[in-house]
Amino acid sequence: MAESAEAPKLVYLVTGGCGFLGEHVVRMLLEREPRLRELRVFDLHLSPWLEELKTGPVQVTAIQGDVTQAHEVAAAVSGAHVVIHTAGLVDVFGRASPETIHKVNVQGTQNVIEACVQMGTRLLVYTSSMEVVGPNIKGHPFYRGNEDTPYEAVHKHPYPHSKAQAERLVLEANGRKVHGGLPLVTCALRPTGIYGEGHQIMRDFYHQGLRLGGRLFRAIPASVEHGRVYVGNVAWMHVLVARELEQRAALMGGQVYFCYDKSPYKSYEDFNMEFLGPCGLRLVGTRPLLPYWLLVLLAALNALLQWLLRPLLLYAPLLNPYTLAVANTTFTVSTNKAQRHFGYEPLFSWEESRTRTILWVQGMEASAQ
Ligand SMILES: NC(=O)C1=CN([C@@H]2O[C@H](COP(=O)(O)OP(=O)(O)OC[C@H]3O[C@@H](n4cnc5c(N)ncnc54)[C@H](O)[C@@H]3O)[C@@H](O)[C@H]2O)C=CC1
Ligand SMILES: C[C@H](CCCC(C)(C)O)[C@H]1CC[C@H]2[C@@H]3[C@H](O)CC4=CC(=O)CC[C@]4(C)[C@H]3CC[C@]12C
Repeated sequence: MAESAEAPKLVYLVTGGCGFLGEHVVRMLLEREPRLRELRVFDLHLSPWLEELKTGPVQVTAIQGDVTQAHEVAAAVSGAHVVIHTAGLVDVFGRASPETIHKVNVQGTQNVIEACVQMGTRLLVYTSSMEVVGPNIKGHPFYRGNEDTPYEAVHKHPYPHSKAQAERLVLEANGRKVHGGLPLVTCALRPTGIYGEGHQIMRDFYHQGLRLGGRLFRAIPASVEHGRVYVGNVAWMHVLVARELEQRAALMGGQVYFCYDKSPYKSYEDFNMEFLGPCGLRLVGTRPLLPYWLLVLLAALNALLQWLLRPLLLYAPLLNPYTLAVANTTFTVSTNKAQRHFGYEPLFSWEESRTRTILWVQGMEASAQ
């Protein structure tokens, strides 16, 4: 019998469902998962747009909660068939303390795993990150690598460190017996730099460009390639993984998958110009305007200022030693593992991803006028 002809019966829980990626996962599930009966959206901060989703045929349940609180997570997981755990503290700018990052990303993930075990939920999809692999602190390039490419992953920064620890917990939990005796099936998705509608850093660059008279200044050589993937395709991968995980548990359980699509390989700045260019911004310079040693110095100065000012105010600029190292190290993926294991093909072509993102930036432009 065709799947769509069956009465919808599944309950999904999306943690971090009001975040940049989470919102796309939530909307994608509602559009493309016909077996969905109830969708629970769990987040520290609930967004107003959730209200409009409540009028559709699927029951959308908004749950304000904190992944660091085990009892709140357990209550949200109770009765769910699938958990998509995207909630996380994404901070490479020193806004939060290392302890807080650990608590949300590692302890929060442990709470999700324990809740699945306790409540008998069998399917868990975790949003990991390319950052669990690299770039490493030695600046080694990862050029068109795949899930099996050897790479010396060395984590000093709290964010990638926490993502790597959390990913390990999720993968190690694969096969654990959940309440009722059946095995838990888990896997982890590793997006590269996500872009698309709602991307905060793109927003920041756009406004910075406007403040600078329609210009941005090249800081990173155009030859440094940075992996990027469209948010709609990352969301689609989550939906597909969640759908296929039970049937293909032996193949997919305990596996990691990079998130990829047909977005071109470019430097971080050149890639952003694909969207900011049509919105009137210009990237000045074919080569970096400042020598690299000066950027390193400025990044170190920012780190020092952040530390000195911490008792008084939060100083968290985009440039710091870590972000500079990431932006200045080639990290791109080339893989078809998701296609081989669960039939993933990008839902959005590069042209469509680009157009959608441009329209979103132009929308910001219009609303600012
Ligand atoms: N943005 C990117 O380029 C990439 C993001 N990721 C991962 O994707 C996931 C989603 O990231 P984004 O959507 O970019 O970030 P985001 O900050 O937009 O979304 C994260 C969501 O988690 C929620 N959250 C944070 N702490 C929470 C807590 N204690 N309890 C409950 N909810 C909490 C936030 O309120 C937010 O809605 C994260 O796990 C991140 O590590 C992975 C690779 C790249
Ligand atoms: C902010 C950086 C670009 C500014 C560079 C400067 C100051 C020289 O102009 C961003 C460059 C690369 C980004 C990171 C990358 O896309 C990988 C990521 C994965 C995640 O899981 C979270 C986000 C991020 C760490 C992302 C953060 C911003 C950059 C460092």
